[in-house]
Amino acid sequence: MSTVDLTNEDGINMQPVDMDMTCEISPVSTSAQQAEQPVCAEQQTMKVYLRVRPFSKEELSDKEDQDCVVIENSQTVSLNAPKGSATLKSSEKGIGMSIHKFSFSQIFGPEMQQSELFEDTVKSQMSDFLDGKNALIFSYGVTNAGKTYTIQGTPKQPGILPRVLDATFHYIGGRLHEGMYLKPYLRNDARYLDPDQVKQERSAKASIFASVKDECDPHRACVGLESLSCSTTSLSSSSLSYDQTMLASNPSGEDGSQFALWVAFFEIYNECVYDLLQPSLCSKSKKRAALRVCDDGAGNAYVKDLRWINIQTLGEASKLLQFGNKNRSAAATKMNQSSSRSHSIFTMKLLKIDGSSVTRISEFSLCDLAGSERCNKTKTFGERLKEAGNINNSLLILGKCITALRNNQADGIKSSYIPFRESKLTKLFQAVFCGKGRASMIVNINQCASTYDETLHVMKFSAVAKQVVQVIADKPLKSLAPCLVGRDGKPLLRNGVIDSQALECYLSEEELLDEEDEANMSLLSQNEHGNMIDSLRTKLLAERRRNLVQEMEVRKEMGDAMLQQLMESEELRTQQIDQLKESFQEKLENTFEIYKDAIKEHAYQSAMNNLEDDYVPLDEFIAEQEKVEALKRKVSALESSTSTTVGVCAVPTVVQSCQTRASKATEATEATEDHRSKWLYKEKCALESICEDKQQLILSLEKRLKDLSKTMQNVRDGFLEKSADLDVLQDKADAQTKSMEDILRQSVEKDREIASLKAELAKVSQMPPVQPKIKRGLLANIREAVASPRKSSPGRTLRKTIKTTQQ
Ligand SMILES: Nc1ncnc2c1ncn2[C@@H]1O[C@H](COP(=O)(O)OP(=O)(O)OP(=O)(O)O)[C@@H](O)[C@H]1O
Repeated sequence: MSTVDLTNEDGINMQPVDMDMTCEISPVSTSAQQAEQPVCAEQQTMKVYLRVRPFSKEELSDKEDQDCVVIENSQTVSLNAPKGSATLKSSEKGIGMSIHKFSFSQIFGPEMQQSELFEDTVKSQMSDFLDGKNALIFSYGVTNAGKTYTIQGTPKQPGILPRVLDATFHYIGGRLHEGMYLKPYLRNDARYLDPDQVKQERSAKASIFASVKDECDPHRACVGLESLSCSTTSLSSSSLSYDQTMLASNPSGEDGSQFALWVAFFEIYNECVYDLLQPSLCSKSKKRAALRVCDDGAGNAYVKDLRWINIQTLGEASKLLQFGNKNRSAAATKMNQSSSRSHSIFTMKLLKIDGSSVTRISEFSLCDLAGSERCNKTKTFGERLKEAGNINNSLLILGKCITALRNNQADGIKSSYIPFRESKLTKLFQAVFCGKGRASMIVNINQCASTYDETLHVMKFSAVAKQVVQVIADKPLKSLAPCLVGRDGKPLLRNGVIDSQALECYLSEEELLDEEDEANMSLLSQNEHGNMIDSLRTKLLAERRRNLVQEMEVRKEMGDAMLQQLMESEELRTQQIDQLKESFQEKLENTFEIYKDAIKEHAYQSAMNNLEDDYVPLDEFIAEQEKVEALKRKVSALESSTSTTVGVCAVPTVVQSCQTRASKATEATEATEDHRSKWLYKEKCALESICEDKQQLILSLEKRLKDLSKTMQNVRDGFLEKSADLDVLQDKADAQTKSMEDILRQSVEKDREIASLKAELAKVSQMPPVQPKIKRGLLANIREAVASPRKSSPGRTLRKTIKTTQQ
């Protein structure tokens, strides 16, 4: 069994990101960099939880492999590739492994209850939210893995969302701010509503509630709040159990502040944002309007014109959720899609109110992501392809952002571009990822063998997410909001609107009226002067105040517009760079292809040249063979002569007496013989190597001969086949000739018959004329025809026949 090292595991299809535009998140790998963090900043890796859905009845009765997912302990799970999965096939080819191990912050098995999941996952984020910080939870996984079940739950098993709402109302207790005049504004601000606007808010809310049925719909399964809306229309009768200790940090009524809860519910489908709390959505004819994602001027993205509804009870929250879900499925049906193809986001904003001003805003978003399955090219086309592309794109961008965040933190020096702005989803949650809140992910998987490959992909994605370190600034979000400051450095904007008190101080009379204004007053009488001066002073003050307010507004607008422009140009630059990258990539690929072709061509040419070099014509080969034979003969002759010579030397000299006298001569002879034998040996070796070469040549030529004879055989077979065909054709021709001869013979016979007929006719014509008979017979007709050939057609026919035959 092999174990996956998560630090190297990077199965996600992510491209490298290399632009020099960094997000505010700080690297955490060096102590020096850590020292640069704000003193109260908190660091921790992103929490990634795994939830394994139980098998459904149908899945249990299936004969599929049911051991793909093995939970080893509360933090480790292993995935075993089942038969037929692409992963197993690849591992059998030696690519990748068939068993993968992953670790998570915590793993929740199939038997785990919703309440336990809430306690162990959301608790810390819940207290963050109640404490004025932002929180984001997103559920990620393939379709049918249990994402919606985890977020919303069922009437009997409420999910995280109803539990968060319930806990929030429990925390607020009796401190609910009932006036609706303080409303969330932009991303992090709030604004005052005038009485008319409050009225509008109330009627909008009432119209939504009027369209939601009061009774619970038993057929709708996935809204955990529905049971609460029936049973808990007041806060005191909450049926959800949760750990009360999370609320202990702010005991009820401690500082006299109140709370208002506003919620929004929207979805992102095909890279368009749609409000799920818009009543118009329910009508079939109207096309729903897409909302824009804008920047609030401080780099925080928000959905422009998104409907925020103030809720005062859990029952109201339930109705909104029901309304939004209905809208979502109605829109999905209308567009012939499945709601699981869109990302749905439920956001709560908790406003802490002291007196009549908002002192703190915190946000809790629960994001039910679209099914993460990659598009199957064989089945996906047209609108579905675009849809799959957009889902994949936003999830891919989410993956890219997470990887870039991880890489930046791991690298510590090089900060790479984090493409938050490339999708609506990441653009909206950029602030949370960059430290203005805490994000966590619940990965949902099922244990089905049929979706194993996709599940593995999901696990790899989460392995990367788990390594992201979040640096969370321990400051309320308000401090990060844009602000105009006065000369004393105090902000002039409060919750997005100009603060009248600060403005009073800023526009002091002394500052506004200078000496020039005083100078002209000496020309008038004292009383008149006094009155005029007072009225003028009041007018002037009012005018200058108005002007300054206007100036500040213009400055703010200009600042926002410039920032917007800067961001747009940055986006454009990113797009251009991407395009350039793509075109360079394409060029590079083309050049590579050209080189590949050239190398192939060269290899082919070299092979052909070698073939030509090695080619030996047959007559040359035979001549070479003869030469080899001759050389062999020569070698054997030389060998025999050498042995004779050596033999002669070995024989003792018969005449011993001549030994002394001949010793010198013998020595000389021996030296000569030695030299000769050496020469002969060398020659022999050379000849042997030549022989060997020739032998090789012979072998190759024999092989070639064999090939040739095979080809000859083939040619002969072909020839035989052809000659057989020829024989058949010959037979046919013979038959035709024979038939022609028969025709000729017949025509000769006919000629002869005609000649004899002619002779007979001649005889007949010389005979005396016969008296014509009343009744004319055949003979009379013939005679007439012979006598006047022009009139008689048989005669003409006869001549014609003769002519044709002769031809
Ligand atoms: N932990 C669980 N315990 C019991 N039933 C579950 C669990 N998780 C999911 N289910 C059931 O499995 C089915 C599919 O779940 P759900 O609709 O939540 O999947 P999903 O991932 O949201 O799918 P989609 O992406 O299509 O919306 C539902 O019937 C749900 O009730």
